[in-house]
Amino acid sequence: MAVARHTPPDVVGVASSPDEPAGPQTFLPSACAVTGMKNTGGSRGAKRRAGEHAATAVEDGMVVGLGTGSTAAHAIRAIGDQIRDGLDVEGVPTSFQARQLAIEEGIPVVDLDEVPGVDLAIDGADQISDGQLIKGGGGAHAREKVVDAAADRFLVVADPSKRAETLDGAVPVETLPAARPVVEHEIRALGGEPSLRRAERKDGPVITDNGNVVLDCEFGPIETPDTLAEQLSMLPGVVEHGLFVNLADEIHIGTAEGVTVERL
Ligand SMILES: O=C(CO)[C@H](O)[C@H](O)COP(=O)(O)O
Repeated sequence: MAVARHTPPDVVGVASSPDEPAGPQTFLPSACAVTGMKNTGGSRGAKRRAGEHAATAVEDGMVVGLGTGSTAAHAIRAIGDQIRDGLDVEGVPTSFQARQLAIEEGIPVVDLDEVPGVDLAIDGADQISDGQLIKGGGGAHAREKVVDAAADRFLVVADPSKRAETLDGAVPVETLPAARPVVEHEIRALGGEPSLRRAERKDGPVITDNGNVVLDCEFGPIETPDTLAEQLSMLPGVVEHGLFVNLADEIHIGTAEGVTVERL
């Protein structure tokens, strides 16, 4: 996946309430103490801060979408801590990995057909520009999109390296294995260059939790993600792509100073 061009987050002050009006706000380390967040350094610290801060939005009785990836894992662990402190929630995992972690953390896991809806989803991203996302670094974007889109409120958690001026990373496209040649052809016709995602510790492709393959598709700078998202969605054989357009409600970016929250 291409490296994101970094955009410094806007830092406009210290937010005191999750009900603050739209606009970027920064939760400084003093807020970490209030929320019990661990104040560790580096990218891992930034991811941890973002995940743990987003988890403070979870309330008793909620159904929570549990995202995939290292940043979302911090949120899942923080929800586990809250459950051990008496919180009563149910979690809808977005992947095998998220489900395993949720079980380890004692979070009751449920499927979408067992709950009336999803109150809140917390999930990571591979690239973020103007509230639009590329996801699917873990190949879980099909289920992630279903759960994140179903949520009343979708919180994205990330470290600053995920911010970009313009989305320009490879777009993961989950594809029916039998449809791969025609999907590759159609993606080239759209101006993309597909590359079959290969497994690291097995010969052959990555197989998703849904039994499909992933094509990582380079399009260069994506000036109109909504258009490309629509075009990809229309291709027969495409199960789901990693462009998440107009789905995020809040972006929580962990930084060295605290957590910047942008409400969209
Ligand atoms: O979309 C995803 C998985 O399909 C992840 O959320 C994304 O890859 C971010 O991962 P990380 O938080 O480990 O950087």
